Amino acid sequence: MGPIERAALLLDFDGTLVEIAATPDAVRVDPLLPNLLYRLAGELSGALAVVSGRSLRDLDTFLPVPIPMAGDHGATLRPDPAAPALRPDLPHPPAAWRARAAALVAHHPGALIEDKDHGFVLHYRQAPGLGPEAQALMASFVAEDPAAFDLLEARMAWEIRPRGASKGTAVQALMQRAPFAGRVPVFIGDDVTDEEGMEVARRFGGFGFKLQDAFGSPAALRDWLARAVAPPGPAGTTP
Ligand SMILES: O=P(O)(O)OC[C@H]1O[C@H](O[C@H]2O[C@H](CO)[C@@H](O)[C@H](O)[C@H]2O)[C@H](O)[C@@H](O)[C@@H]1O
Repeated sequence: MGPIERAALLLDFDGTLVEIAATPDAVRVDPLLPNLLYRLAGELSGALAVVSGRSLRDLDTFLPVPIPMAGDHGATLRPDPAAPALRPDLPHPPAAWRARAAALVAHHPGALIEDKDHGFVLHYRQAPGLGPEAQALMASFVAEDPAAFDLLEARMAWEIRPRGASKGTAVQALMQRAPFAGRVPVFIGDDVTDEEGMEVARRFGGFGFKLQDAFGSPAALRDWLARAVAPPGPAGTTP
């Protein structure tokens, strides 16, 4: 049995499979990526998942491919692409928090709020001076209910996430099910939100790789993934 038959691949999305863009909606997905992931999943007997902070709604739009996915930093999990997502009962942040964040954003052109099923993100990539104020406001929300919510730092963004779910819990849940169980998990991600996923992969005897250190760029990772799969069939065919 070769290494690929023993591995389970757990891939982050933003900054890992796709390059970081100015706004969440502006990411450009390499047109070959969905089919590449599909073929790679075949090589791994299905043991390939995207584990992302994005909602499954976003992931389905960007990656229309039937593979296991975890969204919302583990708060939604769809290990079987043909079945409905598993949504653990997690708290929702008070509407007042979102309203106060929206009020701040309204005074800073370029800043924006991204809504998630169980939280929201304050993005300041287009308004970089807002970083410290955004952090302070989002931290003040979590300080009101630290038992229920976490503050996550993403790239030029601060996110409120319900406690009880993380990329780590998503990896743990995946690794306990076929076809992932018994394989060596390899988690690849680019930012702090991926570290919990990497840590659990290591606990299962696997590896966590920081994209920047191990591959350099999303394009280099995509090239590596492409080399790991068998040559594609005739142009235009979809396995
Ligand atoms: O877990 P990931 O798949 O890496 O998602 C983490 C967050 O990524 C997205 O935000 C980041 O990417 C945007 C598009 O490149 C960029 O504009 C932003 O500055 C980054 O923070 C996404 O919008 C978030 O929901 C994810 O949690």
